[in-house]
Amino acid sequence: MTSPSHRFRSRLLRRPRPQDPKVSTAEQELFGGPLRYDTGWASHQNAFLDLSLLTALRAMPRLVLGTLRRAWHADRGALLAVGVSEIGQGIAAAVNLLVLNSVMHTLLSDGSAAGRVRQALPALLLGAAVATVNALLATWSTSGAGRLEPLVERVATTEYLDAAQAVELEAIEDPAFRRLLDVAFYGAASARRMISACVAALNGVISLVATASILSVLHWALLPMLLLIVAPRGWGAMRVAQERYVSMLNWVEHVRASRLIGTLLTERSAAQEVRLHAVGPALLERYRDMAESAESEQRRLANGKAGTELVATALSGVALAATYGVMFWLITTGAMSLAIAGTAVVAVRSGSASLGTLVMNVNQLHEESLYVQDHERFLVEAARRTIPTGGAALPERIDAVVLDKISYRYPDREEPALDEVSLTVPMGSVTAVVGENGSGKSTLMKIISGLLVPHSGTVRWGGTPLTGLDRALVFERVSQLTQDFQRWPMTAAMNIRIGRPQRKASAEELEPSARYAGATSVIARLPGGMGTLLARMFRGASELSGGEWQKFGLARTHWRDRTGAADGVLIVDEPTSALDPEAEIEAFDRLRGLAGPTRAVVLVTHRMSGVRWADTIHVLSRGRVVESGSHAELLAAGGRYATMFRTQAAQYGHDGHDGHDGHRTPGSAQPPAKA
Ligand SMILES: Nc1ncnc2c1ncn2[C@@H]1O[C@H](COP(=O)(O)OP(=O)(O)OP(=O)(O)O)[C@@H](O)[C@H]1O
Repeated sequence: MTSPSHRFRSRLLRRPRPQDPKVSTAEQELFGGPLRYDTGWASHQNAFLDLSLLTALRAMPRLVLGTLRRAWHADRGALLAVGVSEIGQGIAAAVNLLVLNSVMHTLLSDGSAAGRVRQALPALLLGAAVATVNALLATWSTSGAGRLEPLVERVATTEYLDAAQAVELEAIEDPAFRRLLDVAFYGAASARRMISACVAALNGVISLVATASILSVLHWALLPMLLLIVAPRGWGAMRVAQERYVSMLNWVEHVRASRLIGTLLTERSAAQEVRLHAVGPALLERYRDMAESAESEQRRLANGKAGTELVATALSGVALAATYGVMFWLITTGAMSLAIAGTAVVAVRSGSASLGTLVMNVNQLHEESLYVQDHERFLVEAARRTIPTGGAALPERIDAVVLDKISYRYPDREEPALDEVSLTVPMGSVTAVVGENGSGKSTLMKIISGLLVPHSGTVRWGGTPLTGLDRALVFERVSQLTQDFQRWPMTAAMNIRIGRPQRKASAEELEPSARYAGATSVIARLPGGMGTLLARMFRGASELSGGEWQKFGLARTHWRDRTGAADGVLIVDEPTSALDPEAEIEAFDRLRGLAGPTRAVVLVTHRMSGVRWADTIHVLSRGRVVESGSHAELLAAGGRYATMFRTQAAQYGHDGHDGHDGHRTPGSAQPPAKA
């Protein structure tokens, strides 16, 4: 059954919403439809979006306490300073009203004007002293809050980044989780702003309590009137904040897409096509189109805000007029003296001003808390999807990694990427995996490395199921070089060392890995050698060609592999796609050479010449293993592998016979050379 809050939520988030502007042509053309928020992650258990006013207000203390907890951990001295000075300012406001009341009584009493002013002088001096203390307290509070704000933002950002880097790869590849990751990004800055909003709200509450208690002493009827004046403004502010928040959710993907177009227009990788294919003007036109559709949403929000504020101000004005009417009636009937009425007018004015400010601050708190709530929701969801820690340790020596009928389906796909795949990766051997595009090779590598956990079937490391093992220790045993390896915008040395970042290493220590990957000559040409920064975005940095980068990738994998002591698996997925033929032959030779008694090499490649020396070759097709065996066996079987091999060999003008008979297809490698 749907709960009322869920119905409310669906009402706010159904798509498309009636007030949504028309889908722009650009959105339709570039992205295939409207980029609007859908409930995705919001419908998860423990991760629902609820925007009803009451629920929002109910959640606020928890979120405020969360922010205060962060502030307490960050700098408790500053937090205490802020708290004490704000309470002090509230007390000062109350004392000021009492002083005013006493001055009014004195000035409106009998006697000469000069005498009355003289009599009021001590109270006036007290008022001046209180105002000075108040100003000093305000300065103290501002400096404390200024210290706290960046600290709180840092704590919240660290929590966010820490949670993001620890989740399963599956979560990162899940579009719903990615959206939550995007939305929650704003939470840290909101946590920072919540500090000043909390301070201002605390100040407002204290001075309001002071004013309200004095008003109720003056006359009981004044307090409810004060609340009536401010209630409409509170309602208006909350309504505007919620509208803005819902709009932000609805438009988050649209904003991201617009930003993406901007990035594509300026990015180096797209620069050539942008110019040659005249993509620039075409994208710019789409960018304008999307910006216009976003602007119409901003206009809608602005109109809504103006309307709401008009209604709120009118209602508040009516309540103020009624309050003055009541006071007039009380004075004419003799129920209230003129001195009390004078103080009451000032108190009502300052009370409604501070209540108005309080409402604005609570509203800001509310708005920020919505973003902080996303941050918290993300932390909860990320914790649910974090790679489990703990579990059994792996023995140092293992015989093989065994996959038993494993299946895996990507979250947004109907078809499984892998379907009941069984294979063994024995230590000391080279296992190759080949197959057409999209047959599941890369997915299989992620399963072997433990980055993805199969939905059914078992992965065993040395006989122990992966699920019972400490995954961090499994990762420790894996070295990987994939086709989309990271080009770290750091120094050349760091690009190798980052294969095992915790381990310190000098340039000399990294040298063997650079040599192994054929990167020595590349490094020699760099202006600062190993210390050269490889990131064009920074001044003075150098850039590498695709093949040169791949050599760094290989060097990094070698460094990681060389520094791992226990039995492990080396996964190489299309490691040579950017290498020239000579470098490719060398790379395959060297990779094979890495297989030793303590290493299993798993190789994925479309270069058939690179797999022929593998001990076992598995052919994947549509997520299933359709053939397995040695090169000679598979060629003799005359199946899919034989066809693939012969087709590629024919391109080089070779007869396609087994290279073991002395013929070598171009690009094929010599028997293994040990590293
Ligand atoms: N992150 C992802 N989300 C959804 N589907 C994915 C994702 N990655 C891969 N797929 C799909 O899973 C299937 C297997 O993809 P995979 O990348 O494992 O194939 P592959 O054999 O390595 O392909 P290629 O030879 O082109 O590199 C494909 O249908 C692909 O579209």
